[in-house]
Amino acid sequence: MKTVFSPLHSRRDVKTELDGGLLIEPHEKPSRAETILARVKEQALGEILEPEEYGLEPVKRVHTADYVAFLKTCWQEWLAAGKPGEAIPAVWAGRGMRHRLPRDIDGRLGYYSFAAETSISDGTWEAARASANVALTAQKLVAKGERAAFGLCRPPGHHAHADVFGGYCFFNNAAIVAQAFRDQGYGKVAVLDVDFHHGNGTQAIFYDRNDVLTISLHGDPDLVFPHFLGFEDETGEGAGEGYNLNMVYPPNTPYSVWSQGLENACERIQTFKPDALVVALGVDTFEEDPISFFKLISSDYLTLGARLARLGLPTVFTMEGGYDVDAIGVNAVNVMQGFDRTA
Ligand SMILES: NCCCNCCCCCS
Ligand SMILES: [Mg+2]
Ligand SMILES: [Zn+2]
Repeated sequence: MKTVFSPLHSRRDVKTELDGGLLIEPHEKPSRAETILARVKEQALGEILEPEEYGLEPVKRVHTADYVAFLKTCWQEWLAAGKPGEAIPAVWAGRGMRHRLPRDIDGRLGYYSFAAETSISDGTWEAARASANVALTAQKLVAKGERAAFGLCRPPGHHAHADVFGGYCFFNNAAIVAQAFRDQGYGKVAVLDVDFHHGNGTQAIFYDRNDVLTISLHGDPDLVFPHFLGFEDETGEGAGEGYNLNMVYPPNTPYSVWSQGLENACERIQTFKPDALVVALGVDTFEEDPISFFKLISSDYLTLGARLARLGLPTVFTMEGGYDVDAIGVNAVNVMQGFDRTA
């Protein structure tokens, strides 16, 4: 399987993540992508390509122009306001307040985000742009005939809504790929989110549509991020009713239980008969992940990859989460190797 990777991911190198009342070293750190890349090379998974430049048009097919413009200038605005640290949102429109865009940078950060753990600093914009280009280049490979391609995206994307960032995500790479398939004439696309966390952004972006089926397996939002979306009664709305599927699991869920949800997802995908599949691949489902609570083991990712291959669909993988950096390379590349070994 071919891999797309951009060294520009390392421009995303914030030094803070608000967690437990402290500013900690971010979980979503550059070594995550470097470790996966090293494993791709060590395993000779296939050719590694740098991304082509697709510009902002494909990004704006999913994200609003004002949100994109905000991300581009946010760090400069923050500096211009004389702020001493990294840009961290700290105020939001709570219940009874107005979702109106203020002029002040603190207000704008709150308007365009849903969580406070995702600091912004110099280089975040460039890395997010490169990550979208990585995903779009992987999509292009598949559109040109590859059975599958691995978009080694960093920063991740599945928590990003049309005009909201959070959960370490800015541009929703999986949604951008799904929309690119649609814009290239693929009539129906399925997005399967196997990250430990609910793909809230991807769900929201396609929630009223029946041309893109969105499915996510994840930790119970009653207990974990993103907390306010991802419940099983969220099945889509309007034309999209029945085209969103959430499967929620408790702490300590092993692959033997999780994979029943995977089977359910695969059956739903087969019924939908899509022309392409996007897999939002997080491996924070791993038993040792520091911020998650499932109990998958490394060999399960080989099994996962093989199962996805049996769907027989043109498939783009977008890298999402996974925070046990020692294990992320083996676990992510295991999915690709399991896929490749399955006809
Ligand atoms: N104490 C950890 C809180 C983490 N909050 C954000 C999680 C984002 C996961 C992205 S896959
Ligand atoms: Mg998920
Ligand atoms: Zn996650």
